Amino acid sequence: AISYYAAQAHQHVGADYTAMVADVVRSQADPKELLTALMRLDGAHPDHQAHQEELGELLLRIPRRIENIRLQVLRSDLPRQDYAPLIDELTLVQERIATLQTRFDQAQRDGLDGQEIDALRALGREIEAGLAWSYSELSLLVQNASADQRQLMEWLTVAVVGLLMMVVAAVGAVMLMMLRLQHQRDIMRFQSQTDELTGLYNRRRLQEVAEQEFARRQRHASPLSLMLLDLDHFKLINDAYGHPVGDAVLSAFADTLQHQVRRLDTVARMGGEEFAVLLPNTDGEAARQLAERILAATRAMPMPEAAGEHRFTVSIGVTEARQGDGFEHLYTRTDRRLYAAKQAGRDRVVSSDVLAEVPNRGASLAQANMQGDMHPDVWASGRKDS
Ligand SMILES: Nc1nc2c(ncn2[C@@H]2O[C@H](COP(=O)(O)OP(=O)(O)OP(=O)(O)O)[C@@H](O)[C@H]2O)c(=O)[nH]1
Repeated sequence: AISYYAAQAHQHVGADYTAMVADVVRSQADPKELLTALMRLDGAHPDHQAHQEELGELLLRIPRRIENIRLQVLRSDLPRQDYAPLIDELTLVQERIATLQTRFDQAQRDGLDGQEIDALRALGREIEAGLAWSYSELSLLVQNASADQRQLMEWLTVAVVGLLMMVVAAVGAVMLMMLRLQHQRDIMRFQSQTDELTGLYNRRRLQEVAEQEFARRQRHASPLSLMLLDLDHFKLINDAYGHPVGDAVLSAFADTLQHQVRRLDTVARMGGEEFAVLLPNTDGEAARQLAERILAATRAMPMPEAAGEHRFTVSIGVTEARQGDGFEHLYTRTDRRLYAAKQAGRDRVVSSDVLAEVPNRGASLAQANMQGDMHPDVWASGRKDS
């Protein structure tokens, strides 16, 4: 908008002076023509009548042009002190032309003698000199003013371009800042939803996803299952090989989980060595089968070198959401089943409230198993924190 305005202003200023200059150029021949017409006056000449008419026309035309230019000068933005002498001179010329006109009319009525013609010519020379000076001064004045205006417009253009660049730079800087803020917010959001060690979602994010899934279930009835997984005797790994090896095992288990589930399933680390998988569009039986596959994959999971030949196992509780369930109900029931799996000997899946039989699979950390196991029937009353 500023550029458009500057361009318009530029054009406008130029056009004003162009019109004035054109009028001055057109009028510059007038004083010469007037003098020539006066010099041709000769009562004895055969074309005397035509010469008189020509002079009469000039005496009508020249004052109109002078008045037009005078008004343009007065209305222009030219400095008053510069054009004041010029306006005085033009006024003087106008008075002289009026005098010439009166005397010429009088002489035409009374007859033109040589003496009167000389007087008219003398008056004509004064007019010619005054007009020639006025027009050349005016040309100079307009030229200077035009040059000043052009210079001013150039400065204005530079200023406008500079201003625009500053605005663009400021807008760019603000946008950059907003992008950086957005980026930082994305990072913070990602961090607030992600478990740092494994890169899985954390408990908070799982809860959010679960709430969305429960809301979706209200619109389109579809099965939804939850799986809670807890590594067996994980403490022994830490104790035997140190915390970093424990971390590596947790990461390896997270990878194993990710490989077993579908893209639409949500895997999260709930804390410590406890994990969860939310399974949309999955009934309890399909969830149990998946849990069995995870069980097998965990046993086959490659261990960090430092952990030697040890094999890991995991206990899993699986539950399908019932009609009217909220996430809290589903979580609590699944946690009980996980606990039951632990109590029943670990390395197993419990997918119903009737506890699964303990298979005689060789758990890797058998000795620890022996110490930690409780009888399945005591889960409801003797729950200790896992
Ligand atoms: N390396 C590592 N260890 C962790 C982390 N979070 C929790 N732990 C350890 O995990 C262990 C969990 O021990 P417990 O709750 O007794 O469970 P467990 O030894 O797996 O026994 P069961 O669950 O009963 O089979 C503790 O030693 C914690 O210090 C972690 O981020 N990294």
